[in-house]
Amino acid sequence: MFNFVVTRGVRASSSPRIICSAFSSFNLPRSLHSFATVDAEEISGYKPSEVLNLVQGKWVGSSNSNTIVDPLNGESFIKVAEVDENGIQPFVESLSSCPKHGVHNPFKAPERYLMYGDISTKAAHMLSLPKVSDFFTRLIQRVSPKSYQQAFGEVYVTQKFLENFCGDQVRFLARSFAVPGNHLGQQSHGFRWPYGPVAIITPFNFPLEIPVLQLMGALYMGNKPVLKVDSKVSIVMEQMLRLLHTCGLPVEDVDFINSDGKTMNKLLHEANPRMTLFTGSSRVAEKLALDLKGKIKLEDAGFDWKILGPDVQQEDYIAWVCDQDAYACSGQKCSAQSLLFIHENWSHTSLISKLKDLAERRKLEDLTVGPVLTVTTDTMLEHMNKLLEIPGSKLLFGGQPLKDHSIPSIYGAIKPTAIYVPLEEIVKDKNYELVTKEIFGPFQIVTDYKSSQLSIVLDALERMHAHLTAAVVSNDPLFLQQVIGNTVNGTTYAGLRARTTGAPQNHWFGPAGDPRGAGIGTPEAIKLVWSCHREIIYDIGPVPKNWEIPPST
Ligand SMILES: N[C@@H](CCC=O)C(=O)O
Repeated sequence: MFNFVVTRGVRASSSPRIICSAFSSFNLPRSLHSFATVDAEEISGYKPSEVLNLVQGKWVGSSNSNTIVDPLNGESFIKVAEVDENGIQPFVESLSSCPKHGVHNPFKAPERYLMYGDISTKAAHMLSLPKVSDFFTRLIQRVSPKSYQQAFGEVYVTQKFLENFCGDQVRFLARSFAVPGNHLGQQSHGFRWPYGPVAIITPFNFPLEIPVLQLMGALYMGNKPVLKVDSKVSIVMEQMLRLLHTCGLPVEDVDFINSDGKTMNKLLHEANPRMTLFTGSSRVAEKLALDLKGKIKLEDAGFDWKILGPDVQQEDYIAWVCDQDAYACSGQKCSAQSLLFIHENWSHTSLISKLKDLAERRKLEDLTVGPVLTVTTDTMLEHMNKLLEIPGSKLLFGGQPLKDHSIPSIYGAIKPTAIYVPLEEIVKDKNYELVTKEIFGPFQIVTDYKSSQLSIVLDALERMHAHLTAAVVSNDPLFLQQVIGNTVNGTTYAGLRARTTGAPQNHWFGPAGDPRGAGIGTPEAIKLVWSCHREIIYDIGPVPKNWEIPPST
């Protein structure tokens, strides 16, 4: 597929490796044509690939490596050079070299805001080239199996995000304001200030979208980040960093580490980043919040819900959105629909059988259903069996392991599954925790409610501990008003076409109701997560004529 040539690559490339070069056709500097050191199609047990670390501007290996198995057949196909506790010193030094006032700020090296506008322009353009976008789409599919369209969605969102921060848009992120003071010469100015050294920890499910959007936000605002992506998928970001280097990203601006959690914890402890952004499970998020004494922002998982309101319409469309929300990417989106409340008016429709038909269309061959990377088949089936012990509950569809596959047993593989649990049972103390336990796979709970039970539904939502996405599917304004006014989820879709997943770069995406909540994507998210407020109060005089020292106060 690609035309391979051996070139020197970017300055940061320390080992001679095959560089993939086929991204010509645009009138860009020569260096923009070559960045990739792997061929997404060819990585295999026979031809394993290697992932390096980047520190102080150099790509480095490690004596320690973590072997990643192909989620579709169990072959050892990627070797990730993982830094161990003895190897963190260069990362500690690199991060510690950045002062608290950052690499740039409105009073220091402002030309870097423009540089990042240029880098974004070039990187967006690179991602728009069909060969480059196909390369990343396929690479994502290899490590985090999902359909081509779902993987391409990540690349597309990333490209559009970069387009949003071309030209002067990075400096506009650091826009300040001024307020007149009390006397001549006094004015207060509010500035967006970087944190300086920062850390970014991102999960396996969006190998490109989450790390790029957070990383660029951190850089735009003048921070120096160390980035750690789940080793299972870090090959994607390793290649993306190489692309960014060819687009002008200074090699010293970002460190990239592969390690286990314990080593990362030690690095955070010793390098003491001023802020850490964590995207991932609530369990790890809570531990990190303690370890880092609260200097953290979180985009943790959620048990995301959808309510179908009393106005029944567009059954096919709504069934399709439900199927996408619950089962695309095999349910491994932090925004995936985990609990569906259906108003009794829908009981006369064939919504459930339509949901079943759509779920049963999904197949492993095109990855519309596939391996579950953090929950085994047995765990999911055990959970299902416990739910089925609740009186009145029943299996609507799914509930069986996938057949005829070679997905290794460390990963899960089940058919898209839905379990009905009666509302009155969900809210019982003895069941609530079990029913709202998040299963990061193709698994959802379905229930129904009467108009008179809406307050019970709202109570159930109030009791949840994470509030990421939600959907209120109704065009009844009074119903929307009541549900929105009594809930808190940070990204809530409202109306006939409401969904829980698929947030593009133009939506704020993040949890609400938690002061540690982070956002991703929009200018507001970048400013909130990656900068703090600094006020400079100019008070230059003149001191009034005839001023005298007043009595002490
Ligand atoms: N855009 C993705 C979420 C990315 C996560 O931060 C979604 O909406 O599922």
